[in-house]
Amino acid sequence: MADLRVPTLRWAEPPEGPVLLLLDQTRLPSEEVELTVTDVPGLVAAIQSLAVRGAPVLGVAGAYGVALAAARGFDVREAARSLAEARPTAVNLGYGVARAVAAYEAAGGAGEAAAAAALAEARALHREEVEDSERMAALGRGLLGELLPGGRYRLLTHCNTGALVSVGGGTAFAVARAAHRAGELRRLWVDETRPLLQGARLTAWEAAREGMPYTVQVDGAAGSLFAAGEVDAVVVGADRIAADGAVANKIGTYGLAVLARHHGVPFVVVAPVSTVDLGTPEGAAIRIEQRPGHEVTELAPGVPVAPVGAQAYNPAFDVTPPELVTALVTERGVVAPVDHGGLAEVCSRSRSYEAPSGNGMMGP
Ligand SMILES: CSC[C@H]1O[C@H](OP(=O)(O)O)[C@H](O)[C@@H]1O
Repeated sequence: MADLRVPTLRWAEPPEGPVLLLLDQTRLPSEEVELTVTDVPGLVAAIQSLAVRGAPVLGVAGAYGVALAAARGFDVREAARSLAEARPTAVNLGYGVARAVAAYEAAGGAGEAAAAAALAEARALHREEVEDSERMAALGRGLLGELLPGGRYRLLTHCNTGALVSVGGGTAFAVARAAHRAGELRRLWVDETRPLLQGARLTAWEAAREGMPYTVQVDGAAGSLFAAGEVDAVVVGADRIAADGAVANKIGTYGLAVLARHHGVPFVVVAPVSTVDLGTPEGAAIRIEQRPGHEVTELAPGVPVAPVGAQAYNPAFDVTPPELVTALVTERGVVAPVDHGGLAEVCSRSRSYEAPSGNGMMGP
């Protein structure tokens, strides 16, 4: 569990009415500013600007967004629609919204009781996220111990997958943090992750707070690190995992998977089962969020790096095929390889599932 001074996200009930408080991730690492969100348009804007970001915490934010709409008397169904559409790739957002709406409807679909039910479901999801982070960290560390006996390994990670994408410790970064705390992390290579620099700004900030041995590099330097034998494993998160095991994650992840395969390095994805979308049959069916071109052509508003009018290609995510994934670490066990039907099985396990000794590798 990571102890952020300002929590990633929290619900509060001041006299003037319920609010959602968010650590504004666009201001990190230089400022820790807490945003106060009082309505759904405000939350949608925070999600779309990546003030709050990362699949698991988007699910929790979406659920609290429904609770906020219900508590403040807004149209809950309209709120659910606008929240679920705020970012199309991260499946957890729609999942969290759907859970809160289902609780709201089951409690009558109107009035205080229904609003209380939506809030209770958001709080339940919040607690689950904290628990899931801890389980994934332990199972992921166990897997790395099996894959890389002897410990003291060098991990490469992409984007940010720590406490900032969770209300707990996070996903892939939580595994690296657990390894560090156990004295098993020799180096964490941190891809800066253009264009929004989640790695250089956020992962580096989390690693520094934790006292981890980390190094930031431009995304394009990853290949030379593999070639130099400096990477023992890649650990990344996910935004949506299709039924065939294809993984949508931050743009640049697919290239790392190809490099890892070429260099015989394990490529490990860490994500809760809530990020698995068995309703999406394959990676090609995952809708990839296309973001504004100015994020590529400008370093900051009004600070161009490309000629004015330059065209830009700016997908927020790419898709890694299942055959390039060494293992998927979930809070209910490890699936390896992901394309042998183990995905549906691990999703069917109860939350209380205890992996067998070791890390519960599914195996072929
Ligand atoms: C485990 S969720 C973190 C996941 O979310 C990031 O995307 P974004 O920063 O656009 O929300 C990235 O894909 C991370 O792997």
